[in-house]
Amino acid sequence: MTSVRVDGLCKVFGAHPADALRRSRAGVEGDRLRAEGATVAVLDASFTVEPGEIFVVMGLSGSGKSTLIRMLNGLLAPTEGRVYVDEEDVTALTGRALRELRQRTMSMVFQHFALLPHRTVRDNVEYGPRIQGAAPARARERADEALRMVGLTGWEQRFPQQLSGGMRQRVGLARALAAGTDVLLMDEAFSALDPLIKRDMQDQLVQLQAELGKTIVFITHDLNEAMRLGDRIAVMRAGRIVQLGTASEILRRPADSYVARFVRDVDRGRVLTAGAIAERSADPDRQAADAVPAQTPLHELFGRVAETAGLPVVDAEGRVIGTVGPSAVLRALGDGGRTEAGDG
Ligand SMILES: Nc1ncnc2c1ncn2[C@@H]1O[C@H](COP(=O)(O)OP(=O)(O)OP(=O)(O)O)[C@@H](O)[C@H]1O
Repeated sequence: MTSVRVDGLCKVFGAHPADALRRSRAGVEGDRLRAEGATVAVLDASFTVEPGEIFVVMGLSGSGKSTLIRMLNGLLAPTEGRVYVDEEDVTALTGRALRELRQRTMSMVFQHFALLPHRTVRDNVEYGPRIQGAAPARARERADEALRMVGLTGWEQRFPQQLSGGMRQRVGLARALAAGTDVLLMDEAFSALDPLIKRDMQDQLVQLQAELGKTIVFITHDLNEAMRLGDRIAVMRAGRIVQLGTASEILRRPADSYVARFVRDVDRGRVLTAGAIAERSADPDRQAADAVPAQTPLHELFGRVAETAGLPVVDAEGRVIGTVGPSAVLRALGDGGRTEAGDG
């Protein structure tokens, strides 16, 4: 199980990067720096992606997401700051050591699949194990197992152009899984897909993750996707991480009016859970015959809470952690727009 730690990461494109960083920190606007020839794409990013976590980086186009993820596996060198994979300093690696990191530790899944068009599905997926030095029979076994996991058994001999977009992205995912790396970097991996297919892929990723427990960094500009997938979400704006928290924390306490505007259209009943809004129970020993699990989304409770003064909410071990009644549900559904900074 692998963690990814980012410490004070910065990237400036263009002229006089150190000077641009200093001025950016002093509050000089990005537009002005850009006019002078420097783009501060990522500024002072620090966070740790825990082993087995889906960590989502969310932000509008140009906010710095791709630049950030490309620094994680050394595709881009930071202007300042460090990236550690477990204890290894990725920013100090070069050449062969960096290639090995990408082959053995971190795979990337791209928005436009990046499949080899003249190779079969199986050949595309075998590629990772082969360059890691696996024997042909073993590489094929790993490829076929990965294709099974993503539901593509029977499609091994097809070519990418014979598949739909959703299926191509499954091949992209299978390729990353066959490589057997602990860390997956997913850059807008589902953004090119139709909404229903996208939804299927999200569900599949969550299911696979429950089985495999990878460490996943997932980039998206879609807040609903971020909230569906992310154990935690980093919201980026103009190169900075403006908020880092769980979906529920971001929904209930947006850090500023920018984040509050983003969360306004989120379906709170599907994101917030019973556990997130449970009020501490006066009677924690109460028998929980009619209890609801903490992970239950609020929209599944509407009918039930209407009939009660309060339902007990239980954690994964069955312990009562609080109660949820009609007033708590209504408050949670209605408190959009309130911000941590009080500026919304
Ligand atoms: N190679 C480069 N040279 C100069 N500027 C760049 C380069 N790559 C990115 N930028 C700039 O850095 C900023 C952040 O870009 P980045 O691609 O990381 O954002 P993003 O959030 O991933 O956006 P998108 O979703 O559109 O890819 C943008 O202003 C972009 O124009």
